Amino acid sequence: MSKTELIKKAYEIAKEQYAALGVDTDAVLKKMSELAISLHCWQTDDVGGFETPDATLSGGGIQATGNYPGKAKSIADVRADLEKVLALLPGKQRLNLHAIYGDFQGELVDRDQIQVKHFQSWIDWCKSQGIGMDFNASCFSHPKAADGFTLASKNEENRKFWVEHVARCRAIAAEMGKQLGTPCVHNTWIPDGSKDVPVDRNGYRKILMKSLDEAMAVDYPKEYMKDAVESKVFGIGAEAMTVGSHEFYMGYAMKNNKMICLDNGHFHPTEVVGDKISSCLLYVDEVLLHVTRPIRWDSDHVVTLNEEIQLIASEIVRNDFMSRVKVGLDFFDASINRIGAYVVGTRAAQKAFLIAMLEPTKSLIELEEAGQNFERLAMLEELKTMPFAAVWDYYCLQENVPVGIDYIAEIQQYEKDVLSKR
Ligand SMILES: C[C@H](O)[C@H](O)[C@@H](O)C(=O)CO
Ligand SMILES: [Mn+2]
Repeated sequence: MSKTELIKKAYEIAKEQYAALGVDTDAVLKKMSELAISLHCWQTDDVGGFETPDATLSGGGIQATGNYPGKAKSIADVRADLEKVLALLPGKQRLNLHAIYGDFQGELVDRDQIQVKHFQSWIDWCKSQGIGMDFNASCFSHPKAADGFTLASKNEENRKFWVEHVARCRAIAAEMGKQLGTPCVHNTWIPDGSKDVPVDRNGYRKILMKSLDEAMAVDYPKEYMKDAVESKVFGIGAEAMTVGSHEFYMGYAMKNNKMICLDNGHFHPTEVVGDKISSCLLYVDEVLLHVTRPIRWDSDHVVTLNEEIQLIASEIVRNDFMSRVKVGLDFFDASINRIGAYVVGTRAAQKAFLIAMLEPTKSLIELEEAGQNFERLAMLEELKTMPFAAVWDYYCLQENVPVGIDYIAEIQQYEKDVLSKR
C-alpha cells in the first residue's frame, strides 16, 4: 500500500471512531480554515531587525539565546525563510512584522521617522503570498530605551519620541490592512519597568496611560487596523515592577475598546492563559494571543503540543471564540534551526486546535452538568489517545504539505542548500 493510501485508510478508521462520539471529522477539517496563525518575523534573526547592518536585540528584558548558524541577515533572507516555512505548513498564516524590520534601503531612519514607504515592500510581499499582515511598534533595542523606559518615561523628550513611534506604527498598520484587505492588528508592548522596588508606581502608570491616549488619538476604521495592548508580569532587569501589568492593560483595553494581548509567557508560572480567555471576552470584543512556551521564565521556547496550549485552543473552540481571538506566535529560539522552530511551533499550535475541534464538547458538558465528574474525567482522558494523528496526517495530505516527519528532511535540505551558505 502506498503512503497516501495508508494515510487515507487510517483517516477512514479514525473518522468512524470519532463519528461514534458524534464528531464529524470532515466538518472539523473544513473548520480548520477558520484558523489563521500570525507568524512572527523575529524568529528568523533572533529579534535583530534591519535598522543597521549589525543590529541585534538589546535590552527590553527579553533574550534570544543560542548561536545556531543560518540566521537571516537581510530582508531577502527573512522572506526566503518565511516562504520555506509557509510551504511546509497546512492552513492559513499571516505575517507579524516588527517595526525594526522596515525596508530602510541602507538609510538610517529613526523610529520617530518611519513611514509607510519603509514597509511597502513588505505589504507587496504579503500580497504576493496571499497573506494578511500584523504589525508591532518596536520599543526596545534603542538608546532612548536604554534606561528601561519608553512610553512611561519621566524624560519628556524620550516619552514624546516613543509616542510618535507608536502613532506612526498605527498609521502604517492601517495602511497595511487597507492594502491587504484584512485588518492589521497593531500590538503595543513596552518593556518599561524597574529592577528594584520603585516608589512611584502610580506615577509611571499615569504617564503610560497618557502616552497611550496620545499615541492612539487617531481612530482608524476597524476594517483596516485594530489596536492590541500586551501586558507582562516581569522582564530581565525589570524584576520588581512592570508598568504595563495585566490589570493596567485589562483596564485600558476595556475602557478604550482595544484588544487585550495575552502572551502565555507573561504571567506567574502557575497562571494559565487558557483560563483567562473566557473572562477577558466578557469585557473586551477581541483578544490577541502570543503563543509561546515559557520554561521557568518568559524564555520564549518553541511551542510544543503541551497542556497549556491545549487549554488555550480548547477554550477558544469550545466557546466558539474563533472569530474573536487572533492567534500570533511569539518565540525566538536561536539554538536550533530557525525554520524548523517555526514549523514545529506552528504545527503544534495547529494540532492543539485540531484536537480541540475533535472534542465532543456537548456530551462533556452534559456529564458535567449532571455531576458525573468521574465520567467527565474518564472521557477527557480517553480522548487524549483517540487517533487525532490520523486526522492531522490526512489534513496535511489534503493541504499538500509534508505529512508526519517528512518536513524534517525538507528543512535539512534547506539548511544544506541555503542556511549553511550565509
Ligand atoms: C518581540 C515581541 O514583540 C516581544 O516578544 C513581546 O511581544 C514580548 O512578548 C516581550 O516579552
Ligand atoms: Mn509577546
